[in-house]
This record gives sequence, C-alpha cells and structure tokens, in this order.
Amino acid sequence: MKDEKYLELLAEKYPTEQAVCREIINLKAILGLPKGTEHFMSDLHGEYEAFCHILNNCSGVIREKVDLLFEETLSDIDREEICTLIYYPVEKLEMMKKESRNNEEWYRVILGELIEIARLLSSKYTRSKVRKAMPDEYAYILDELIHVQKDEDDNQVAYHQNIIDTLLELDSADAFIEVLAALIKRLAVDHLHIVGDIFDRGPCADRIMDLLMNYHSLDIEWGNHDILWMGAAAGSEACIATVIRNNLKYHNIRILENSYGISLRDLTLFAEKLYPDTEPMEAALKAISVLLFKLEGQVILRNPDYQMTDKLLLHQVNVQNHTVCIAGTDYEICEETFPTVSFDPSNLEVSYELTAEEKQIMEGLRMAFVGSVRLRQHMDFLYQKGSMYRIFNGNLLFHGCVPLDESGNLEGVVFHQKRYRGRDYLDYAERIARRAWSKDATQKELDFMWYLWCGRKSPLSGRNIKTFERTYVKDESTWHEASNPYYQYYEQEKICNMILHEFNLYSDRSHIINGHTPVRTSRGEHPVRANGRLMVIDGGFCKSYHKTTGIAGYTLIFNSHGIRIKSHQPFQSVYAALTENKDIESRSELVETERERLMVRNTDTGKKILEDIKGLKMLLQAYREGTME
Ligand SMILES: O=P(O)(O)OC[C@H]1O[C@](O)(COP(=O)(O)O)[C@@H](O)[C@@H]1O
Ligand SMILES: [Mn+2]
Repeated sequence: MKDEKYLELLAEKYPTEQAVCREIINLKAILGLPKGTEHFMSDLHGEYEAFCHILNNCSGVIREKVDLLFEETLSDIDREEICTLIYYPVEKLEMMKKESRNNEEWYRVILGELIEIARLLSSKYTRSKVRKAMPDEYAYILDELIHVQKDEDDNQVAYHQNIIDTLLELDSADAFIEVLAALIKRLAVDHLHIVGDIFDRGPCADRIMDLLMNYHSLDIEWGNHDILWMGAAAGSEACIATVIRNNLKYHNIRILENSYGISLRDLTLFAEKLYPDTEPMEAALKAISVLLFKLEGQVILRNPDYQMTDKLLLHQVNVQNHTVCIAGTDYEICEETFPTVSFDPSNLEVSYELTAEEKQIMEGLRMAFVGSVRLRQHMDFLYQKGSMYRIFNGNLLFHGCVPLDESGNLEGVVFHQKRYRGRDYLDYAERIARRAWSKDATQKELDFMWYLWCGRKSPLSGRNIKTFERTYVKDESTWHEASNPYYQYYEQEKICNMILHEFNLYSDRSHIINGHTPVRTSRGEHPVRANGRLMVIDGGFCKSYHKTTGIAGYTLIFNSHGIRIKSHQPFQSVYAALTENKDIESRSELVETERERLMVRNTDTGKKILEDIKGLKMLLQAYREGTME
C-alpha cells in the first residue's frame, strides 16, 4: 500500500518509461562524480572582512587551482594577481583601471585564464549543476566557453575567440569577469559548514549573516554566542542583558543601534543618573551588568534543575566592606556602589528584584529585541539552517561539547525529573531551543536559552562561566573557568569513538569536528586530536585571541581526496589584499588521504540517490508490467 502511493507520486513526476530511464541514467552518472568540496569554518565572531576573505579564497583552494594550472607558465606575481581578481573582482578591476593596466590584450589573456580555471573546477559537476550555478543572463555564453569540444579544424577556438571579441566590443568584459569570479568561487566549494559563534566580539555579525543568507549551500551548528542572540530575540531578558553587556564591553553598539534598531538611549540616560561621574558607555555597562546579575539570579532561582545556586553572588556583596563572599571566602571587589540593589540578608530574593525603573527599561529593551525585523530575519535563518549538532557525510559537527563526567562517561543532566545524556540531551536541548522561538514560548523555555549560553552543563558552553567574578572581583584567580571533562578526554581516541558511536557513527572515516576553543599553537597545541578522530577548527577570526594563539586559526577542507587542515595567518585588510595582492598565508596539512577518490556514491547525497534509483526502478518495472498506467 505504502509502495503504491509512493509509486503514484513518482509517476506524476516521471510519467513515461523514457522519463524514468532518463532520470536513472542521470542519477547514476552523478554517483560516479567526485564528491563535492566541503568547507568548515567556526568562531567568526563578527569579523566580517576576515571571514569574507577566507570565504573568497575558499581557504586557499582557489590558489591551489591557479597554481596547478599556471605554475609552469606564469610568475608568482601574475598568479597572485589572478587570485586577487577572483577574490575581489570589482575592487581589483577599479585599481587596474586607475593604473591603466586594463588594455585589450590584458582582457584577452585574463578572460582566457579565468575560463580555464572555471573549466577545471566545473569538471567535478554535472553540466546541469554548473549551469544552474550561473546567472541566467550569462549562462549561455559561459556554458559555451567552459565546455570545449575537440574538433579537427580548431573551429571551437575561433568561436570562443569570437565570443571574447564581442564581449570586448560591447564593453561587457568587466561584468563578465565579475560573473566568472563568482562562478569560480561558487564551484570551488560545494557546501559550507559554520561550526558556531557568528556573533559577538567583532563588530559586524549582521553583515556576515547577510552574506550567509545568500550563500548557495550551508549549515550552521549553533554556538553559545548564537544561542544567546537567539534567546534575546525570543525575549529572554537574561539573554538580552547579556547581549547588551557583551556588546557594550566590546564597544559594539553599532550592531544593536544601527543594524537592528535597538536603541540604548533609555538605558544610557538611566545609567548616567546612577553613575554620574562615569563615562556614559561605561555607566551603561555598569547598569546593564547589575541588571544581568539580577535577571540571571531570577532564572537560577526559578530553575532548581539548573543546580546553579552557587552562582547567586549579588546578594553576597558587602557594600560597606567592598567585598563579596564566594564559597565562604571574602574577596575584594572593584565596584563602589550598587545604587539599584536592596541588600536584605534575611530575604535573598529581594536583592534580585528589579526596581520599577529597571523593569521599565528592560521592557523597552525586550520590545526592541522582539520587534526588530532584521534581527528576526537573521534569527529565523539561524533556526532554519542551524542545529545543536549535525551529522554530515559521516562526520559529527558541534560547537561546544558533549558533556562528560569526571570518569569520561556521558554526563546525565536532569530536567523536569527526566535524565538526559549524550545524543538525547542534545536533541532535548534543540527541541526546547526551537520551542523558545515559537509564539507561545514559556518562560521556562526562554530561561533554557540562557542555560544553553552559560549553564553548568551546557553542551554549547562547556565551562563554568564566571561572569560575576570577571566583572567585579579583583583577585583574578577567581576568574578561572573550569572546562567540562570533555576537554581533557577528547584527547583520547577511545572516548571520541564512544561519542561517535553515541551518534551511530561507526566508520573509521568518521570524525568529530569541534569549534569553540582557540587552538594555542604557540603553546604547542595542534588542531588534530585523538589520533585524528577529532579536529578543533576555531578559525581564529577574533582579533583579541591572536596573542594567545600565535596564528589566526584553522579551517578545514574535505574533498574527494581527503581532509586537510588549513592554518591561517591573521588577515590584514582588504586594502592590503588589493594593493599588495596579499593573501592570508594559508598552510595546508593533510589529515587524512583517501585510498580511493571519494565519489558522490560515498556521500549522504549518494545514499539518497541510491534510494531514489531503487524507487525509479520499481516504477520502471510497474510501467513494463503494465501495473501502472
Ligand atoms: O564561546 P567563547 O568565545 O569562548 O565565549 C565565552 C566566554 O566569553 C566570556 O563571556 C568572557 O568574554 P570576554 O573575556 O570576551 O569578556 C567567558 O566568560 C566565556 O567563557
Ligand atoms: Mn563559543
């Protein structure tokens, strides 16, 4: 019965025997093509320019192709110039013009070279897929130029020459170069994975989101910073206060005020009154910090399941002595006054109540976050393309961790009297995160978004976050944020295999791909751990980390030949890239080479195609036996 319905539906799409045969032939051909290139990046942290650059140079893949084709025939400088033109065609063309270097001869040569690169890259795909990647206006010409047919008299060469002549004659060469550059980049990477943390620290996460929303094929694994913004947009006040605090701290109010239309005016005016001798932004940071500790205090008090009452520190402040009592020890604090806090030792909850004015300010901010159309669009996209983890072509991708206990077993976490661990726990977290985004989200679901940002056993955070201590306590030994045991155990192949098995991955080709923690190369750390089972690919885009890492960071490329880690030097600027053709220096390191080239048949898509072929063969049989009209 089920089969019949399925065949009927299939027959609507393939109404004749010939149509079925054509599709089977087509699908079988696809199975025999090399697997497309996957590109992995993580921890973009609002660094739009550096991200753009790595996206443009496809972690060095473009350069490899240019070298492959022209190493013997072109100088280093010429090859670098081709790369820059592909990365930044508009800007580079403008510069060429200023320097009057764009004569006809140059156009002829460069167009020929770009076509050759596009041809090389398109050889991995079906002609139809390549055509779909082209803009309609140019599809015909591009298709002609890229697909060469051998003939006796070189007719084709003359024909191609003719097309190029006409492009030049019509003054369309620039536009065509832009289209070619876009096509080359589009073909160099088949699918992009963003392993979390698009938001915070750097200034332009909104522009990164715009770019991702136009990208041809990608998925996102939510990072702790992403989930924080998602929680804020959903209306969690603890998340809102944290977002504002993070962005005030990094002087990034542009993203809030200009990009998302969230005004901090009321907060700033309020803060200036409270802290008259403090610089306005500094005062706003103070005011929002107190709001944050009150709001997260309320979340902790409402949710005993979180087991985070040791984080209730605001009521432990002794304003007269300028100290706070943490686990029985008094520590000196750097804040003089807490004008909005009513300290009442006999009633803990009083310290965490918002004043009437604070309530009003929070309500204004909540409405601004929930009501921002652009923010909603960006968060919708994070929900659409994103998830807590993803299994893709046999690899397991997540930002933070799968929480483990002290002995290296999957850590059990109890919510509403039910215990979750491993994959179940991550699935549970994802369900609640999705419910938090629905119109009838409950306070508990919103609270959970805050928990995912910094909760004791949050898979996205994986550490014991010390925001209060880092804000107020002078003794920096209290600032240390202990990591979940996962971050010790993930050095062991056995443990990584245990985690992979938990997600039903048993192949020795499976890996964990992890973001979240910068790889401190200068301290001898390496992104590949556990005998190759796990890779940490923090892209190191975040400038404030370059000191500790020694290099910028790592990205990963997985193509038909295997997996390669790419290490990158810090990105200087688009200007340097243009004037000096300065690429980010990217070194490639082979992690795993495939014995045989991986084909589409070995991928997730391949499995789906094989299923489709099975169905089509059933339909073909039905047509032939006459059981289907
Ligand atoms: O996911 P990331 O980038 O490590 O960010 C989370 C970390 O940021 C912090 O909030 C501190 O950030 P800053 O040092 O930038 O203020 C830590 O408490 C927390 O561990
Ligand atoms: Mn992170």
